Amino acid sequence: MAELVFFSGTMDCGKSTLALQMDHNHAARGREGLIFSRNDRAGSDRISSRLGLEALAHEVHDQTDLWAEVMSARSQGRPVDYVVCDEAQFYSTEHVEQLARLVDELEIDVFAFGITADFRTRLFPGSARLIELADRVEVLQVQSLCWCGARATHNARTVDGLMVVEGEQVVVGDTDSGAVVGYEVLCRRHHMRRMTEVTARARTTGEDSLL
Ligand SMILES: Nc1ncnc2c1ncn2[C@@H]1O[C@H](COP(=O)(O)OP(=O)(O)O)[C@@H](O)[C@H]1O
Ligand SMILES: Cc1cn([C@H]2C[C@H](O)[C@@H](COP(=O)(O)O)O2)c(=O)[nH]c1=O
Repeated sequence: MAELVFFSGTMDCGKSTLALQMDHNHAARGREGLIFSRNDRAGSDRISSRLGLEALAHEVHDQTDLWAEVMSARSQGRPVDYVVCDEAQFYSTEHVEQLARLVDELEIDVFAFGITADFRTRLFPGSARLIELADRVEVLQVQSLCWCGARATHNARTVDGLMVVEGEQVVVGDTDSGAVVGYEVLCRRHHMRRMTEVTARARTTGEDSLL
């Protein structure tokens, strides 16, 4: 029986790596898949992992109809046994409903990967709909860690290392890019206290005045 599975976790916990591994393993057994992504950090039409793996993907746009994409591939003689969807937090609720329909009406396995919540701890629309509709939600086994060593459960947006709580929900970025605006994964305790690595270091070195 086909399934809609949502593999979820914080940023930097290995979701894109797993997406590429799942595609590889299914393809190695002769199954045919389609790969989709949206707003990957490395650019359009691809899935990239921090381990260096990268693959071509169909870019999802607001107007993309995932049901129609699969029907179109099939009408061109290309079987589709499974679909991999990365950065699924950025998909719309309609996209997720199209994915559920692929599972239920065409018996296609759908493996979706994404973060659940934004920098304000609010669910992304795509992730919320996936949690509502998925047959299974899987939390990745590899844990990303807060600077304190505890399991990271939340994503913080940072400007010059300091956590911010205002801004657009979608700002494509990385956890370790050196860019002014970036992201840091934190445990809930430190997310609630807005305590990033930079903030914590300043506190221990008595440089609180910098904060
Ligand atoms: N140099 C490295 N050596 C070993 N593992 C690494 C290295 N760089 C990144 N990783 C692994 O890759 C993970 C991030 O993978 P990625 O698929 O890009 O994450 P996500 O898609 O969840 O943001 C990290 O949690 C870490 O386990
Ligand atoms: C928390 C948060 C993240 N994003 C963006 C930043 C990245 O481009 C992706 C997550 O990618 P990853 O492969 O899981 O690291 O999401 C955002 O736009 N808004 C946010 O609040």
